[in-house]
Amino acid sequence: MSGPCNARLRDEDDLSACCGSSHEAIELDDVSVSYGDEAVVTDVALRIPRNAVTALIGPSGCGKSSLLYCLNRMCDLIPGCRTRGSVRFGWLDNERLACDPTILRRHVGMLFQRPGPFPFSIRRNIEFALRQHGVRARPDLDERVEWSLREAGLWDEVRDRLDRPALGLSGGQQQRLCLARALALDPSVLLMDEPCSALDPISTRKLEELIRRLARDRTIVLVTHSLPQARRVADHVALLWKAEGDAGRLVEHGHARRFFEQPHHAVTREYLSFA
Ligand SMILES: Nc1ncnc2c1ncn2[C@@H]1O[C@H](COP(=O)(O)OP(=O)(O)OP(=O)(O)O)[C@@H](O)[C@H]1O
Repeated sequence: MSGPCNARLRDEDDLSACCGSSHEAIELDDVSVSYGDEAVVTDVALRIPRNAVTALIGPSGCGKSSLLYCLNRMCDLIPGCRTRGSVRFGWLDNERLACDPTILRRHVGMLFQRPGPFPFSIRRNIEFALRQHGVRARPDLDERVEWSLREAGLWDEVRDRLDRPALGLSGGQQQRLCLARALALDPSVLLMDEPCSALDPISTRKLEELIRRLARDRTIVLVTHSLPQARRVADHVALLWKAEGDAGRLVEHGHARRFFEQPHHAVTREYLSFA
């Protein structure tokens, strides 16, 4: 989908890369993260397949979120955070993304643990990002607002209250609004950092169904503590692990069914035994 609507974003020009062997993946090459002098993730080499859900799992503190933040360079915004290695999006023009984190973050959207809508109306929450990317005409804004709310499965619940405060929505609705806000910019990658941890089981199921649907034409990287959730939604799984005194390392990754049914590493077997 090269744009959900007629209205185009200012920087929605062609960022497609020429085909190459890694065209269908995000390639992480020896990615390491540290805060000050403390290394928290070291030498992660990982291929994240395009248009699929990859779950990043592992015990608390092993560096899942830190690794996730390398994918849209949010780590650049964290004081004291330094990264090494490279992240390349096979289907995008990486040279242009490297020059402009704003364009990178438009292509690589983010959903956080706690829903964080702005204290504006539902409509303005979505328009805010659109205006920053050059969409100004009222019909264009309206079209994108409706499209993204539909994509996030929220349109029918809010179509009659678009000008009411977003903070008046339930937690699950707020999280889907944040998803709509990210989707409005038509990202090809969505990063999700434990997006269901503040939601009840019904809202969790709704969001998981959305994740599955969105992965038909988007690449989703999901950090989750829930092994049952990883089993339900992930096509691929990557396990990070941190031994005492060491930084987080990638232990094992692969297709979800193989990963859960025939884990190769003793550490993976041990971790899965806690499910
Ligand atoms: N802004 C920061 N400054 C300093 N250290 C940090 C910062 N953010 C994270 N860390 C440290 O980096 C390590 C990895 O944290 P991170 O949040 O990436 O792990 P995680 O696997 O996502 O953990 P959790 O599952 O508990 O969210 C931890 O030791 C944490 O204390």
